[in-house]
Amino acid sequence: MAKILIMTAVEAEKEAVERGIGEVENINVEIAGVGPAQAAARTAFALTSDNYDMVMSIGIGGGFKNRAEIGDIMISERLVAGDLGAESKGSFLPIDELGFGSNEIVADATSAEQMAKKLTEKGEKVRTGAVLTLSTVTGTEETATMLVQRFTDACAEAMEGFGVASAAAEKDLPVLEVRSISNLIGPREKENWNIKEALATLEKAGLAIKELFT
Ligand SMILES: O=C(O)c1cccc(C(=O)CC[C@H]2O[C@@H](n3cnc4c(=O)[nH]cnc43)[C@H](O)[C@@H]2O)c1
Repeated sequence: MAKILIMTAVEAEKEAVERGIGEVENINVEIAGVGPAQAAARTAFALTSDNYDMVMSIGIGGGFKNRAEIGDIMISERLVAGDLGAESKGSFLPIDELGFGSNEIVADATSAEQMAKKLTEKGEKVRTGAVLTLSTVTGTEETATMLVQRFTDACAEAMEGFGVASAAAEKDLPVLEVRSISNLIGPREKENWNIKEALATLEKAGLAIKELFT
């Protein structure tokens, strides 16, 4: 059986995923903290404690308007560092173009397909595409519009995926990001975030993982 490390940003997400997974021996859920730097550091540390076969970044996330709705579940095709690069005369140069590596890590296609199929069978509304990792939660329509123009396949944003994936990539491990949509991206209106529904969806993602990987 594959040994899987799941990283969530906060305790509430960890508990939701664990409620779905239940008691199993081959899957560990650990706290990554908020943001890509802490997520990368904690994932790298967690990977030293066991011989893992796969890493997942799971949690709630924001959905881009007209591409996702609150309650949807996003399965990543690629994990993208959305703001890693340089501004240049009104344009954005990702680090790829600067020659310093890559701003994307491709998700494990097999597990992405399996998860999408399983969750769809369970009646969840599944979307696939790029999940952006940002250090700053988008808070204006202007930034949201700029991001969907820059990343035409982006459906969701969160703050940890690329960090988790960067640590996994150091060990050549496959990675997948799963985000349940708690809010739409744009002007910050925390009162409109449906965290309860998003955590309930994360529990279903946990159950799907248990059914697929144990
Ligand atoms: O307040 C709570 O009860 C609560 C429960 C679970 C999670 C939270 C968080 O605030 C988690 C922060 C986490 O969420 C991701 N996230 C969610 N929406 C967005 C977004 O629009 N843009 C970027 N990130 C988002 C992110 O990964 C944070 O780490 C609160």
